Amino acid sequence: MEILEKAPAKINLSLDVLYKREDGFHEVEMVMTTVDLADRVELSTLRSGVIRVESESRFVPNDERNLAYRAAKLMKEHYQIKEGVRIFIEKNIPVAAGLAGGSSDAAAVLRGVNEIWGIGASLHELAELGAKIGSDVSFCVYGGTALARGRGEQILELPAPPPCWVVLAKPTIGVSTQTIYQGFNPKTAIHPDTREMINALRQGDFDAICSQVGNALEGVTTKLHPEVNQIKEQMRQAGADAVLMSGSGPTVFALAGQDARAQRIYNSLKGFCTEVYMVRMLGNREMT
Ligand SMILES: C[C@](O)(CO)[C@H](O)COP(=O)(O)OP(=O)(O)OC[C@H]1O[C@@H](n2ccc(N)nc2=O)[C@H](O)[C@@H]1O
Ligand SMILES: Nc1ncnc2c1ncn2[C@@H]1O[C@H](COP(=O)(O)OP(=O)(O)OP(=O)(O)O)[C@@H](O)[C@H]1O
Repeated sequence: MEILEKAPAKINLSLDVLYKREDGFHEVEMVMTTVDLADRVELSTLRSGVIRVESESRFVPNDERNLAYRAAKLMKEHYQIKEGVRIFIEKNIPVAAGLAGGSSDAAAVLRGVNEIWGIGASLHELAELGAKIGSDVSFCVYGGTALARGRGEQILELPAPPPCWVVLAKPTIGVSTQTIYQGFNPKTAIHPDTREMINALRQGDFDAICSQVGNALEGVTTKLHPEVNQIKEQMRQAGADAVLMSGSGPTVFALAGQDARAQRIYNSLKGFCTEVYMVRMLGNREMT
């Protein structure tokens, strides 16, 4: 059996870090949404029982270090499945970018093998298993728009933001999520107001959403990589309604309600960054 799963990137409309926990992870409150920049994950059953990962990208490993491989292995062991799977990943999401590309591939594999191996687990069960792979995987299992709490694995569905353009620009550096969390200081960080962001979403108020975007990790990443602030400034000057770094960075996104503004932001960044994308928000789970 063969199946194709779409694995979309996420952005954090707001990301607050509350404190460092005993287990070394940080307690977070994040409002996340999926955007129409996606990897394509093809899955086909292998009778031999082997898990094989293939990708043409030179930036991702094709062995057990790939989060997609780990997702298949986890499902195989947890549900005691004899069959194997060939996973081909068409990598379109930039790697180590703050867009949860690897997590989304893993989530696509959880959904996909659930189907081709005939397991019949619920999305909730898949999201719980996904948390063992990484903090962003549970959200990626559902997609859409959600509040993520705990270390990121506690998911509460939220209404989709009003449709708008998202222009993404990634500087030519990769960022280690672990390094950024290590540099976090709750006293010096700027904390977004998560409640107000949720209210803005519930009211479907685009202007309020734009005024509430915020990321408590931004200060850590911009100190190491000042180009993140340069991109933000350029996006603002080109007319962005809101600008923010996604996740631990370094990708920056701009929100734009009007087509012409989005196009202007895209054009102004195109000569400056090699990786620039102009996409729509996916909004709710059904669209993901
Ligand atoms: C920055 C975000 O992408 C925002 O959505 C996530 O919080 C990170 O999600 P992720 O990449 O799936 O993270 P994981 O693979 O679980 O963790 C990578 C590393 O980030 C740090 N980490 C991650 C999540 C969290 N709540 N607290 C942490 O301190 C830990 O040092 C961990 O070793
Ligand atoms: N399928 C995959 N796609 C991308 N990266 C992968 C994958 N599997 C493993 N990795 C490894 O994971 C690391 C982080 O990749 P990823 O693109 O998921 O980062 P990210 O966008 O910063 O994630 P997040 O936003 O969840 O922190 C890379 O160093 C990469 O080698």
